[in-house]
Amino acid sequence: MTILSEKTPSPAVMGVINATPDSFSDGGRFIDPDNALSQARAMVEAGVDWVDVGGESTRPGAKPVPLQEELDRVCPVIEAIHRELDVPISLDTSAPEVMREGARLGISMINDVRSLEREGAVAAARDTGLAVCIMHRQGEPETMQDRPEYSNVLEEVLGYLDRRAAELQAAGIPGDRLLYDPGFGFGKTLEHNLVLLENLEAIVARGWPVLAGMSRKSMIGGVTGRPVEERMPGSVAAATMAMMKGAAIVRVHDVKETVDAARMVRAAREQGSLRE
Ligand SMILES: Nc1nc2ncc(COP(=O)(O)OP(=O)(O)O)nc2c(=O)[nH]1
Repeated sequence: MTILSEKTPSPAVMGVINATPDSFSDGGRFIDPDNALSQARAMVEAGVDWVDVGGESTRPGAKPVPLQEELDRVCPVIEAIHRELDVPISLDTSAPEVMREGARLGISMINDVRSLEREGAVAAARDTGLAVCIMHRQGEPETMQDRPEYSNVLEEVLGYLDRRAAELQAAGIPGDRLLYDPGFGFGKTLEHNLVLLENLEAIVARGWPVLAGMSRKSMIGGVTGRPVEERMPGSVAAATMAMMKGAAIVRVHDVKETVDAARMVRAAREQGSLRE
């Protein structure tokens, strides 16, 4: 995976910059580009490897954002970060026009929770030449948590990702630009999320770099009983589990703490490899 090998270590830490008024854990804090830049700068100083900029909340119950509003939210933030900081930017969007504009502004990855399923998104992603993270979800944010059901959640998530990867390669997106994401919290119960976390090695074994985003989500609250503002320890623990199970990137809000966890995982892995 060129973009990951060239620009970032593995496992890498991706800091979340939600340029939205309504994201579930930090909505409104970074919709102002100056605040978003300050947050990105603090993340870089804390050792982050990526920043993920998004202009549309995809939390359960979220409504889609009009195109121009999404552009107005993310473009100034991408421009500022690209101008002021030396950190690869991924763009969290499903809109082809936003993908194209983000590529023009200097992003390094498209992070699409809808796996390029919107009209024009495959062509846009292909034309940008960028890495693309595809993600499993069941339903749309507005209703995905109403009653998620699977006969076998791991097999169904793997089946979707494998099918989508094959479709995208057939559409001209080279396989070495793809990343897999099981989509924690996207149409999953707590039990479904825990099965996917415990069996993350099976997703890593498919051969694509795996991105895992569990930070502050309801699965953390469901296990720990903590409210969203107290979920940092549980989030770092979940990210550490994912990294130890082979995740290439963990997508988090609490960067400093997760960077320390990533450094521990990398150090032990490097030392351990010396022993053999
Ligand atoms: N690849 C990927 N992208 C994602 N984007 C948003 C969220 C939702 O979390 P957050 O951005 O913190 O909240 P909101 O969607 O409310 O902005 N989760 C993922 C994820 O798990 N994987």
